[in-house]
Amino acid sequence: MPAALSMAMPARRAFARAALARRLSTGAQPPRVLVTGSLGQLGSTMVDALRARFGQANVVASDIRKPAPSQRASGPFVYADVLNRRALEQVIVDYGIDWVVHFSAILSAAGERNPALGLDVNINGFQNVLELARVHGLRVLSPSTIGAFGPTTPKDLTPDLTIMRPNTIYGISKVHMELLGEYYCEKYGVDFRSLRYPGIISADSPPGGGTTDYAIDIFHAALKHNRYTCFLQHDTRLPMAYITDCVAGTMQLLEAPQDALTQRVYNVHACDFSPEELVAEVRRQHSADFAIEYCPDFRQAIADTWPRTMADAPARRDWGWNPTLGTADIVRIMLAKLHPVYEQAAAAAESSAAAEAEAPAVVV
Ligand SMILES: NC(=O)C1=CN([C@@H]2O[C@H](COP(=O)(O)OP(=O)(O)OC[C@H]3O[C@@H](n4cnc5c(N)ncnc54)[C@H](O)[C@@H]3O)[C@@H](O)[C@H]2O)C=CC1
Ligand SMILES: CC(=O)[C@H](N)C(=O)O
Repeated sequence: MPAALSMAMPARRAFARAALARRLSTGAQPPRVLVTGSLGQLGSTMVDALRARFGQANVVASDIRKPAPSQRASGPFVYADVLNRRALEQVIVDYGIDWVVHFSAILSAAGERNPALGLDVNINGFQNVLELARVHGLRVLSPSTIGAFGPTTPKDLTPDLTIMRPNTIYGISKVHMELLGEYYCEKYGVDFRSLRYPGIISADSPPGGGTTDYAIDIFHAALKHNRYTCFLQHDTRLPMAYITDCVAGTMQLLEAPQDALTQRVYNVHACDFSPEELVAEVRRQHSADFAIEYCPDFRQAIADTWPRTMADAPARRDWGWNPTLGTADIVRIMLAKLHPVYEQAAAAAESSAAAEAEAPAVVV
C-alpha cells in the first residue's frame, strides 16, 4: 500500500490542508477555477466560497444568463454555453483554468418537462467539459444527486454501490455522468470527482426546477401567506442539506489529495425529513396556525423513486464530510434570513399604497 494510503484519515486531511496552505502561503499559484452554471441555486454561493479561498480573480463565473450587477462586481463573469465546446475551450485557455466546477444542469422536474433539453445539457454539456479536461489536464468536480437512484434501489441507508436504474431523464443523465467520469479517470487519468447531493436548501437564490424545491418554497409561502400547497405527499421522506454544509463538503472534496480518494463518486447525507415533519417545525418556530394542503403532482412519482436516507461512511472517512445542520437548524436559519426580506417588502408595499391613496385624483 502506498505510504499516503496507509496514513490515518485525520492525519491525511490535516496533511492536505497543510499542503494547500503551504502552496497558498509560499507564493505558489492557487488554482484557477471555472464555475459553469454559476447563476443557479448553488452556483453563486459556490463562487463566493471559491473566491474567498482562492482569490476573486482566480474564480471565473459563467452561465448563459445575465448576472445581476452585484454578481458581476464580485469577480470575472463570462457567457459560456456548455453545449459549445469551442467557446468553452476558449474560456479555459484564455483564463488558464486548472479546475472546473461544473454546475450547469437541468434538474429533475425541469428535465421531465423538457427531456430533450435535459439530455442535451446534462449529457452533451458534461461530455464537453470532460473532453476539455482530458485535453487540458483539468480537475473536474461535477455533482451527482440522490436522483441517480431509482425505484429498485434500496431506500434506507442507500449505499454508494447499489442498484442504479433511475427512470427520469435527470437520473439517467447523472448515472451517465458518474460512469463516464470514472471511465475518463481510469482511461485518461482525468481527475474527476463527484458527490451525490441530497435536496439543497438555501435562502439566497431560488431553486432551479427540482423535486425537492418544496422544502424552499414552503418558507416563502409561510412568510408571505401563512399557508402552502405542497406538491408532494405529507409522508414523502427525502434526504436534504443546508447550502453551507453542501458548499463546505464540495470544497473539501475539491481540495482533497488524489490519494485520499478511494472512489470517484460519494454519497453525502446530512438530514432527512418529510413535508409533514417540516410543517411541524415551521409551526413550532414560526406560526402555530400555518396551514398546509397536500396536492401531489407529477413530482410525487419522481420522489417515490429516491432514497429516504443515504449511507455516507466513505465520504466521511476519505475527505472529511461532516455536515452540522439538521432539520430544526435549517428551519431556524431559513426563517431568520427570509423574515427581514418579507418585512421590508410588506413595508414598501404599505408605503406605496399610502402614497397612492394620498395622491390627488387626476381628472381627465
Ligand atoms: N439544488 C439541488 O438541490 C441539487 C443540485 N444538484 C446538482 O448541483 C448542480 C447545480 O444545481 P443548481 O444550482 O440547483 O441548478 P440550477 O438549475 O439552479 O442552475 C443550473 C444553471 O445551469 C445553467 N445552464 C443551463 N443550461 C446551460 C448551458 N447550456 N450552458 C451553461 N449553463 C447552463 C442555468 O442557466 C442555471 O443557472 C447541478 O449539477 C445539479 O444537478 C444535485 C442535487 C441537488
Ligand atoms: C435532489 C436534486 O437533484 C434536485 N434538488 C432535484 O430535486 O431535482
